[in-house]
Amino acid sequence: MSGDEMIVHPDGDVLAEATAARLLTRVVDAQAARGVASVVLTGGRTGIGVLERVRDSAARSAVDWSAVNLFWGDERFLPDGDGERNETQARRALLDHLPLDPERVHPMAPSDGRFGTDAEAAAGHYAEVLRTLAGADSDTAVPHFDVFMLGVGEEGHTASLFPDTPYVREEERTVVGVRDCPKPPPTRISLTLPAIGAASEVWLMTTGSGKAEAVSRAMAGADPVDIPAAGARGRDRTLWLLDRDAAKGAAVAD
Ligand SMILES: O=C(O)[C@H](O)[C@@H](O)[C@H](O)[C@H](O)COP(=O)(O)O
Repeated sequence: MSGDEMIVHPDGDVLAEATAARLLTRVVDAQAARGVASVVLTGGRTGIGVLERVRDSAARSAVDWSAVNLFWGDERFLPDGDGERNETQARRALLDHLPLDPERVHPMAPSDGRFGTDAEAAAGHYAEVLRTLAGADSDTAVPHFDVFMLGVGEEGHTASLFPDTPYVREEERTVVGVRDCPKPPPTRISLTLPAIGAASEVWLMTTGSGKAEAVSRAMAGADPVDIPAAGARGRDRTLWLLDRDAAKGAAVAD
């Protein structure tokens, strides 16, 4: 567990650019230390914007992309290639432009794949993928994540964990099928708060005044059942990456 740190950028463009630079540096550092880096991607405008800035950065060639493991923190349970899938958006924004090792890219199943429309089975399979990659000696059921990127919703959701749902209360499973989501599409797959909490660094990234209340409540230590983003904490570091509007009213809790 770690205390929160807040970094406020002037606007969303600067936030995306600076976070892309931060991500590239973190990946280079992880590769220098361990040979590989593992990053968990998020959906949402802010997260995809960061990936676009990585794509456009000259510094992207500092990374050995063949030694980067990529995961998703959540997925919109839609057919393969659907433009609303987080995977599709991430591939278009960045992944299609990189010399990645396909074996190291771990998307969640689509709704027309081997599990059909059974989101719970697809979630169970992703949990198995994570457990296998964690290895037998790991004290967690998920592999080492260097950076876990997350967006934040106006009512405080993060990944596909929405307030006052069984999914945000989940304490055992690392991945859940999520039904009846208030943000479309209604069916999703999401890592849970315990899985997020196994990451070295959690980066909560958001912009705009519509997010300010959720951000300030999360940083003030709200109950994660009410404000799920309040429960997203990294082992070593929890970083709030905000623009000025989203940071209005936020203060780092003691
Ligand atoms: O797939 C998704 O919808 C998400 O992963 C979700 O948690 C998102 O990150 C937030 O809703 C913020 O989205 P914006 O950055 O677009 O506000």
